[in-house]
Amino acid sequence: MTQIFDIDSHAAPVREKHGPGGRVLIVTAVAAEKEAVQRGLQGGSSAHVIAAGVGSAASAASTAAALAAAPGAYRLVISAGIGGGFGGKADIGSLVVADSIVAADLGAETPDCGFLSLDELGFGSSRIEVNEAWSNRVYDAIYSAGLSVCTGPALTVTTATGSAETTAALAGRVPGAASEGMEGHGVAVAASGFGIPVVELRAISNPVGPRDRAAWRIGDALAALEAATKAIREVIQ
Ligand SMILES: O=C(O)c1cccc(C(=O)CC[C@H]2O[C@@H](n3cnc4c(=O)[nH]cnc43)[C@H](O)[C@@H]2O)c1
Repeated sequence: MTQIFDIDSHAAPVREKHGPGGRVLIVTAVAAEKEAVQRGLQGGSSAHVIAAGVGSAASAASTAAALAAAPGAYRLVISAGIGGGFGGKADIGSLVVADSIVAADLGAETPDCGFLSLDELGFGSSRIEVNEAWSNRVYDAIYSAGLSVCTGPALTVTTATGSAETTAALAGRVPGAASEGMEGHGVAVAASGFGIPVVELRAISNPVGPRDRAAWRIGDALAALEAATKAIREVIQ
């Protein structure tokens, strides 16, 4: 069976070395994102980086496993990766620091009222607030480094958007939506379960909209992710 989680690297945190709750856990989806983050951190951080797999379920399971393997070792979790950017908010190669993390397609479809979120169904909330102090620190460091960055809701979806209709529906559902990814909410649910603050950082590889695989700029997004990680190295030390 293919192993998608970074189980081996979960053993890395050492509480005695870094003090209780002293480290930052950075959760990416795939190896290319993990490597970009590691290049950004080079030579200056005790942060622990894992590639948790694509999607909310894989990222939640892997984040929870990493946190459970080192009780008290982490003070912050960052969900980081490439993502789609909403028009007028986040261009390709720019960065989004989430001000909230929203499971934007978690709910029920109805024939008369359209989409109903978890909140509307009475099952809790689809929105997780990020830690404001940490988000501000991360945003300020990226901005100060001269990188293009904005803040707004980061959407987590199960199916990557591929049409104008879905883009409009999501933008209507979540005013100010800035980015779309597939992991943030899973990482945030796991971190919240352990009482650890969470931040989401997305480097934009493509516009959210009608599918156009040729328009994807994964290299530019990975370069932006590396540069942003370098910029926040000191604040997450
Ligand atoms: O081939 C496609 O059309 C296609 C469309 C959207 C996403 C994919 C992926 O394989 C993405 C998986 C990976 O990348 C993140 N990501 C990047 N851009 C987006 C997006 O616009 N919407 C959702 N996720 C996106 C995502 O977090 C996954 O980790 C292929």
